[in-house]
Amino acid sequence: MRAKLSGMDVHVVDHPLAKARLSTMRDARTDSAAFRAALHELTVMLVYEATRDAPVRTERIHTPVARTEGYRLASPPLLVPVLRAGLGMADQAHTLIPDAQMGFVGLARDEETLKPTPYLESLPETLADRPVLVLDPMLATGGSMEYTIRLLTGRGATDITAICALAAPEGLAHLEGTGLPVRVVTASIDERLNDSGFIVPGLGDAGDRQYGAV
Ligand SMILES: O=P(O)(O)OC[C@H]1O[C@H](OP(=O)(O)OP(=O)(O)O)[C@H](O)[C@@H]1O
Ligand SMILES: O=c1cc[nH]c(=O)[nH]1
Ligand SMILES: [Mg+2]
Repeated sequence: MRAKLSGMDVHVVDHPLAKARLSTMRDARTDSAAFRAALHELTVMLVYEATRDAPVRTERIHTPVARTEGYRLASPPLLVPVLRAGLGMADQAHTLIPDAQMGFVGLARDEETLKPTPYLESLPETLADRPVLVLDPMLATGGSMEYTIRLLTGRGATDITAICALAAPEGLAHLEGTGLPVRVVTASIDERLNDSGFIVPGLGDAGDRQYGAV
């Protein structure tokens, strides 16, 4: 399902298999190992959909039987997991796109102010003409995603896709209001944020559920 929030494309992957993985992640009884496995599998589906319209280049290849046309991504994207929680999406995205390069951003949201505190930035110097896939399971207030996208646009990126397991309407509206060049691919737009800035119904803290509370 595609939605257009005035200037921003939002693609909700509401496939039954995606919903099943997301339900496993939402369930409070799911342990860490099963949560990570469900996020891995959901990531494959989200990246698959996010790259559906990616430009391809053709090349002549030989099968054991005949010559035919082969296809490769014309421009493999830069993958950018947002630590910690986005790390749980990095390997699966890389498996789907083995020739992608990977950059890293580390952010921790201040639980009082809900603003992101950066602690890591490892990105190529210039990103002009390179598609970028940002990997973060949670888009809540949108502050962490806005911070990440500003890092990327500061290096020249103009083709940016945010891949999130869940998005809150408030975070999508915030991102849309920034006017930044981003589209969002997610498995669900949830109901709202609660007073603590958590997505409702959500799944809790995606970093803690994968790696333990800090
Ligand atoms: O949209 P926002 O309100 O900015 O919230 C979303 C951010 O919160 C989570 O990270 P968190 O800060 O909990 O760090 P963690 O991944 O280390 O747990 C999540 O992975 C996002 O990066
Ligand atoms: O619900 C939320 C909101 C922000 N970050 C999370 O991990 N979960
Ligand atoms: Mg967290």
